[in-house]
Formats: sequence, structure tokens, C-alpha cells
Amino acid sequence: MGFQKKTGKGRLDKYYRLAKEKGYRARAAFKLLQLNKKYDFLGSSRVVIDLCAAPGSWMQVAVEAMPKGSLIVGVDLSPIKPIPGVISFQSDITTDKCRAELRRHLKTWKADTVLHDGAPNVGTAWIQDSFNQAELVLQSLKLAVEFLVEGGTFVTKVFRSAQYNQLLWIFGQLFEKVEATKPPSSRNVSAEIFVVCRGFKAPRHLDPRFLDPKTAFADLKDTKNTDEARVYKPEVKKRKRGGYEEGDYTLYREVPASEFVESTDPISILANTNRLLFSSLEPSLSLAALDKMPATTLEIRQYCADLKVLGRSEFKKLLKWRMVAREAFGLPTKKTSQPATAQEEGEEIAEVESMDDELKLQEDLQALKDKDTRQKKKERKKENLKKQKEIQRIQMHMIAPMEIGIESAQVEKDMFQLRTLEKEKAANQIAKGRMAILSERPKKEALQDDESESEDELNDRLEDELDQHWNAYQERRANYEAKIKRRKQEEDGEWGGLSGTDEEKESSDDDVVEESDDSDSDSDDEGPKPLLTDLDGAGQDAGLSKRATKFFDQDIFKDIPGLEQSDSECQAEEEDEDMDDAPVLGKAEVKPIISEKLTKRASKRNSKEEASPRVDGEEDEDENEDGWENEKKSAGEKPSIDIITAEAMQLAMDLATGKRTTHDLTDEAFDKYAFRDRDGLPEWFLDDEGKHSNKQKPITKAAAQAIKEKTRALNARPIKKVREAQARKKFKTAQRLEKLKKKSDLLANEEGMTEKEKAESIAKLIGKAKKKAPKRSVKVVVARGANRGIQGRPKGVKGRYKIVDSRMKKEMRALKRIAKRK
Ligand SMILES: C[S@@+](CC[C@H](N)C(=O)[O-])C[C@H]1O[C@@H](n2cnc3c(N)ncnc32)[C@H](O)[C@@H]1O
Repeated sequence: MGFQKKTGKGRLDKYYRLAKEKGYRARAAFKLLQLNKKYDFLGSSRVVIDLCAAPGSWMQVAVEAMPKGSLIVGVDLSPIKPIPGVISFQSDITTDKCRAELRRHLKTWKADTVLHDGAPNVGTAWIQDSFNQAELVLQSLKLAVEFLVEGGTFVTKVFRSAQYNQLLWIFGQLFEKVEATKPPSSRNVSAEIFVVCRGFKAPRHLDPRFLDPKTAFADLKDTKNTDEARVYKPEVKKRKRGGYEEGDYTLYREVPASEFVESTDPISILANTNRLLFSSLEPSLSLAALDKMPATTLEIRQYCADLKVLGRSEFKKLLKWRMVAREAFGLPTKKTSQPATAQEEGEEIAEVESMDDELKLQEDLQALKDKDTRQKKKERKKENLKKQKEIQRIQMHMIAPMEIGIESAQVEKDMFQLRTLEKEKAANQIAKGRMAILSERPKKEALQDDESESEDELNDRLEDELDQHWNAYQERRANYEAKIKRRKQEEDGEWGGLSGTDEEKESSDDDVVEESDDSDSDSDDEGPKPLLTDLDGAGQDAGLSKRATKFFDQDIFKDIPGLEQSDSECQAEEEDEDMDDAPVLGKAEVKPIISEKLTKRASKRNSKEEASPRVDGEEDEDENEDGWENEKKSAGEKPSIDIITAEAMQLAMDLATGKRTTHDLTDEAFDKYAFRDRDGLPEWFLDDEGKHSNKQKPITKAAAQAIKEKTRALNARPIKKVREAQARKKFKTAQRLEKLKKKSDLLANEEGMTEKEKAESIAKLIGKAKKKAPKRSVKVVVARGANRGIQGRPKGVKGRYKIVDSRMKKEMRALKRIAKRK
């Protein structure tokens, strides 16, 4: 394989160490382990093909995870050291030879799973490999199509590239379910994503062009260097490697600010200009007006002075400023009405005679219909645009790969869901036969659609996009927290039914615009009724989960007056304090929210805001946002991941020596920011602030030293294989000694022998046991001349051999010198 240098920063991470510890040949093993944990495809597979398998860590995992006696065939360009129970051979997966070899090994069987972790060995000795990764994926898919059984699984690595979406589309045609994911062990800096395709459709006939890179990737356009891309992601600068664009040989471009305000394509000005000017040689009225405008603040002037250094948010501010200026100039903006726009553009406005009623009605109907079709068309366009943007963003690495596949989740959103209905507190109204319930979002959208489409759309899209990202993030977080809560409840033996969680209710309530008739009061009194009620009624009656009851039963709560108040008081206080906008809750829901809020804040601030003092594997929840299970320890079992950061060590030391208690940790979560005024501040701002307003905890010398020692000890430890060999040796020696002892005891008790004879025999036995097997000589071959860079046995060398290079020799000598000096 393209063996990676293990020297780069971060190369020797925890997975590298774990791989070393567990005897895997590469840290890549954990990727398959985690993929299999999530999708569980190996357990049910009897035949697996591993394409691009060297050095073989995936095959090691397959052997462990598959049923005994399964067939595992691995192939790679590089040789693979034998693994018991696995067939491997050396070949190029893009060749017919490889196909034939696979057929030979599989005989008449079909594979249940085909794995592919191939990456072209660019820049190493294997230059013969001219395929790029996407093409390699297509080649592996070709083999998968040939060898997979119907319903089989294909797991492949794909890099974020221009061909990514094309590949995903092809997978979608051939498999029932396609999911792109990034296991935690895959480095964030790596562009690799793993795609798990399940339920192979096994089509009878497949057009070969389908899997031909030439046709499959044919209609890819370079979308990266658009003006929008430059404004949306200004950090990605495209060098002019291909020279300047035709007819445009200017490096520095200045444009009057008035041109930017008046232009119908502000994005292209922002993308292609260095500076916006507020003065010009010729007197300009609009420039003077812009210069005097109060909205033209110093900040805006500074932005205009150098557009090339601006980021997304600054561009956004400039676009907003432009909108204000356009309004001041009376130019059409989104807010101005349609007739005004028409007039601006010099369209003719015909005088319409008054119509009779029926004609007017018909006209209105037609207008409504037109509006409806226009709206639908616009929505479709918007959707397409969104998808296209998403694709672009994926290609431009603006979206984390975990977000891929969210789209399929959105499909569910469009369907009628009991849970959504319940979240929006619509159950009561529907039960009463009231259907006029609108959520704020559709209303907003409708309003938006009513407005005319102006050239400011891009500006708004910037806003929308930020909001969309934020909403998606919030949604994911809410789901994640809900999942954790549900799990905790399940652990306690409670089940909250299929009703939404409190968090969900809180968030969704904000969006709901209720009927403004008299029903408000009574529906509020009743509180949101779950559609599917709790099966465990007792828990709900008590108002607290078992976990919360235990928590509040602690002595420390006895003296706190606030907690002894009646439920209703608690409720009122809660609302007063910081849940002004929270929905009115039923009695039963109040206490869990208090406890939940306390623990949530504490854990949030401990684990997220104070990100650093983390004991790995300890504070992590069972599952992270993307559904990946974190290293989880079962009861009584030691966590498989240790304390690996100085901060975590400091925390552990403080806890162990009693300097800090878990109670302190909760206390530390409260600071001057805990109850700050959040009204009117956007959530993304608060969230961002939260991340940076945390205190840096000092790390003592002892903690730093301890973690250093720990790492050193871990590195100094022999690998699993060596430890096993040492243990075997020790065991055999003990066995030999035991045997010797028994034999000498027998001899000592032998009656027919004299004492001298006995002594001689025992001495002989000991002498024999002491004798070491003669050391087999190893021939040292220097990697020089014809032996340089060879693989396998050098010509003319028999018996055991070792290839060394001159540097090794020099290093050995240096080591000896150093040892002598000591
Ligand atoms: C990341 S490594 C695979 C690691 C492997 N999954 C493991 O767990 O040990 C990628 C491998 O792809 C192999 N490769 C690249 N192009 C290939 C080709 N055309 N045919 C076969 N193997 C190829 C390389 O030799 C390299 O060993």
C-alpha cells in the first residue's frame, strides 16, 4: 500500500496507538470496525471481497467479525503478508487478470459484501497506477456488480471531489439504500468519505457505459470558480494557474460605489473588484449622496477599501448596505412594490377600464391560478437551487460530510407525521375539528413569494443560508439530545411514549402561530396532549423520572427552599427566570425540566464550552450527532480509551486528590455568563460566544509531566505481537522447568541407582535444558546497487536474510558510540 509516513503531526493519534496495541496492521482497521458497528454487514456475510486490501487490516477485522469458516479474498497492487483464514493475491483491480483471479477463488459463489478502501498511490513507486480515486471506485463497483449477490453490500471510500455526486447517483441506481458517512476514526482533515450501499439490485443487464469513467463523469462542469463561490466562500482563493481570462489582463480593479449600488449583479462586482470608490474625477451626484448617507459608516468604508480581504459576513453587510442605499435612491428592492418596479423599468402601464363583476371574478380566479402556478414553479426552482448549492458546497468542502444524506431525512418531513402534529400542539385543534393552523415558516415563505423577485435575491439567499445552516444544526442537536434523554429514560425503565421530547416542544412552540380565537385559553390550560400516551403512567404522575427523583432526594436539596415549593410555584418561577418564551407546561413536566436544565447546562459547559478538560471516553455520550456510537464502556468494564490530554489528566488528578468534586464541576459551569441577558440576540451568536467565553483552566506541572510519562510509557511498550512472543517464551521456560523438576525428582527417588549416578544424570538433564538452540544465521544484504528498492528475496541469497541500508548501519554505530560514552 502507499505506506504513510508516521511522522506528520497528528499521525500517531489514538487510533494509531490502538491499532498497535490490538495488533492491527493499520489504523484503517477502525474505520471498518466503526462502519460495521453502525451498519452490521460483516456479521451476516459469508463471502467477502476486499479490494485494495494491503496491508490487510480490513481483512483482519473481517476475520474477527465474520462467522467462522467464511471466505475472505483480498487483492492489492502491493503484496499482503498472509493472514490465517484469508486468501490474498497481488493484482491491479482495474485489470481483467484480477477479475479472472477473483472468479477462480470464488468459484461459483457470490460475495455478500465487497469492500473497497482504495486510494491511488500517487507520488510513490507505483506510478503505473494512473487511475484517480473516483475512477478506482468505479472499477471496484464494476467488480462488485459482477460478484455481489442480490441484496449484497458494497462499502467504498470516496473522496470529496467533482465526481462525488455522480458516484452517489450511480450507487443509487444499483442499490436500495446508499448512505455516505465518515467514521470517527477517519481524520477530519482527510477528504475521504465512506459510502455504504446496501441491497444490491442485481440488474440483469447493465449498459457498460454506466460504469465507464468517460461517460459516467462526462458532463461535469467546473462550478468552483463562480462569482457566487468567491463571495460565499472567499477563503477559497483560486490561483490564476491557467493565466488570465480572455481579454481581462488587469490585476487591480476599482469601481465607484455607486456602480455597485446600481448594478443588477452586485455579486460579480464583489467577486471581481478590489476596491469600491466614494470619489471620482468627474463629479457624481450618486457618489456624493452615498458618501453622505448615514448608513455609509466607517466600517462600510473600510470594507469597501479592500474587498479581497473580506469574509462572508462582511460581504453580507455590504450587500445590506447596498439595499439601504437602493431604497434611499428609490431603486427597486425586494421591499418596493411591483408597480413601482414596472415603472422604474419603463414598462407601459395600461389604463384598465372597470369590469363588471363576473368578469372581475374570472380575472381574479385566473390571477390566483397564475399566482399558484408561479409560486409552485418558484418553489421548485428554489428547491433545485438549494440542492445545487448543497452539491456545490459539498464540492467546495463547505459542508461536513456528516451532513450528507440529510436530504433523505427531509423527505420524511414532507409526510404527515403524528410527532410533528403533536410538536406543533395541533392535536387539540384537530380533535376539535379546527384545521386553520399555520406555522410561521410557511407564512413567511408565502409572504416572501408574494414579493417580487428582485436582484437582491442573492443577498437574501446569503441570509437564508446562514439561517438554514443554523436551523439544521439546531435540529440535529435537538434530535441528539432527545435521543440521549430517551435512552436515559429507557435505562430507568420509563418510556415517554412516542410523544416529542421537551426540547422538541420548546423549540417547535416558537414556530407555531395559533388561532387567535377564544380557544387559546382552554387549549393552553390543557397543555399539549401527547397523541400516544405514556405507557408507564405512574412515572408521569409522580412528575419526575426515577433518575430525577433520586437526584432530588439527595440531602443537599433539602435545605434549598425553592425546590420545596409546590409544582405550580416552581412553574411560575421557571417562567419568570429564563423561560419567558417557553410553552406553558403541565405539572408533571416542570421538575424534569429543572433537573434537566441544571444537568444540561453543567454538562454542556463542561463538555462543549470548556472542551479542553475532557477525560476521553468518559464524558462522551453514547452516540454522537451523526449516530456514531462512541467508545462505550459497559458496567464495570474499563474504558478502552484512556486519559490522553493534559487537561483531562489535570481534571482526573484534581478529582482523585479531592481538590475538585463533581459538584465543583457543576458549580464551575455557572459563571457571570450563565444568566446573562439573551433577549433579542441571535442564537448563532450566543452559541458562538459560548464557545469562546470559557475559562482556560491552568495545568499543573505534575499533570503535564504525568501525561508525558504516560505517553512515553505507551510508546515504549512493545507491540502486541512482541508482548505475546515474550509471554509465550516465559510460559515455555516455566513448562520446561516444571518438567525438569519432575524428572529430577523421579531420578532422586530411583532405588536401583547410586547417589553418584543420580547426581550425574541430573547434571546431564540440567546441561541439556540449558543448551540453547543454535542461532540461525541471518544474511545481511545491503540495499545498494541491484538490491536497492527491491521487494522480496534478493537474487542469489539463500536462507534467512535481512535487507539493511547504509543509514541503518550509521545509526547503529551512532547508538553504540552513545552507549559507550555513557
Ligand atoms: C488505504 S490503503 C488500503 C488499506 C486497507 N484497507 C487496510 O485496511 O489495510 C489503499 C490501497 O489501495 C491500493 N491500490 C491503489 N490502486 C490500486 C489498484 N489499481 N489495484 C489494487 N490496489 C490498489 C494501494 O496499493 C493501497 O494499498
